[in-house]
Amino acid sequence: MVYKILTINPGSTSTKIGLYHDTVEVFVGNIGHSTKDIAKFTTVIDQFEYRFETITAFLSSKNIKVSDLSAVVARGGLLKPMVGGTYHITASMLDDLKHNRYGAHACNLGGIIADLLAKEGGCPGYIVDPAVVDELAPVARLSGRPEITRKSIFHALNHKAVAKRFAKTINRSYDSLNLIIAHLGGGISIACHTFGEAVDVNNAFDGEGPFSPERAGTIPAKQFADKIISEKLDINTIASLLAGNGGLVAYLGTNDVREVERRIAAGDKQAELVYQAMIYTIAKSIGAAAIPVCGKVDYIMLTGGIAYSEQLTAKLTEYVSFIAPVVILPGENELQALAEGAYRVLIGEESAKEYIQ
Ligand SMILES: Nc1ncnc2c1ncn2[C@@H]1O[C@H](COP(=O)(O)OP(=O)(O)O)[C@@H](O)[C@H]1O
Ligand SMILES: CCCC(=O)OP(=O)(O)O
Repeated sequence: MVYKILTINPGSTSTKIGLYHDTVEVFVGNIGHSTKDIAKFTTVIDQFEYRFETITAFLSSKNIKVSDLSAVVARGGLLKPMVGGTYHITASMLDDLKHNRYGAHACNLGGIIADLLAKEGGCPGYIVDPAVVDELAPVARLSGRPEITRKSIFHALNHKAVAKRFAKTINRSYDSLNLIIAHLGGGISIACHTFGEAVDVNNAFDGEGPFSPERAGTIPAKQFADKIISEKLDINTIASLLAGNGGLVAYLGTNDVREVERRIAAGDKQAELVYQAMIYTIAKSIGAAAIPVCGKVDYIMLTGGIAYSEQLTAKLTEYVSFIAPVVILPGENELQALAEGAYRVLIGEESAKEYIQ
């Protein structure tokens, strides 16, 4: 019997969809969402219909019937911190996702949409290695304010997937390597992995780390507090300044690195300065990620959509190759990793975990 697994990955700037037979890719689709498209919605939950229609249109175009599916699996959302693995989509998980209880990011829609399609198709729905996988070392949790504990919010699914894929190619195991992994997408997360755990990572969602196509990253806290007070900003506006309308979107009005490169090629000096500044902040975060292992880094891995840019990876390599060799694995392995996570459960190799609210 062949298992037909539908995989769904809603990112901040894209929706990726795939159909797998067991773990073999049959179709994948990557639908980009421009800043203009996303700006029509006040909240992530408001994007539900738009993203749902994107997915169902893809299914129709490929003649895929949900009734034929064996499982639907999504990149899971912002939930309570948890260990990695494949999780059943449950009522309590959906409740947390729908109410954005742990934050509002497009990947919250992943669990919600997977659940709907799974119910329609009469098959199980899962999420795998959600963005809240938490392996932080105790020292990495302190922020400098006792009432504010640092959180692990990152592209856990892709970090783990590319690390394992790369380790295999050099006949090593992921948990025997010290790696700095930089996922460079709409959001950017840079983690130090040692003994198979991401012991420190910038919170890619709540305002830590480099700036990215649509995130502000770390900004001067007091100046931001002054702005909030003087402009009497509400919480949705504050959140969108940090994620959604930060970074390249704030400076240049686009979340598309290819567009920024086109502007630079046409002589736009502001675009060039902002792009170089983003690369510089990424390089500084990579440098910081060498600290947990006292600089004993085996490889630095660059992944995510922006790692397709030769301009960016060349400049980053110039900045950080003094730390360790740089390996470039552009794009992401997330749809494949989702299919594999569901497949392990379907064949009984692993049990799906239950989400504890
Ligand atoms: N060939 C490319 N060169 C440069 N940037 C690219 C390329 N392909 C995609 N990107 C950029 O990658 C970013 C999206 O990365 P991705 O990992 O797909 O994001 P997300 O999953 O967060 O939506 C966008 O800024 C896009 O412009
Ligand atoms: C919420 C952390 C994961 C993340 O930032 O994903 P995108 O880069 O797809 O927005």
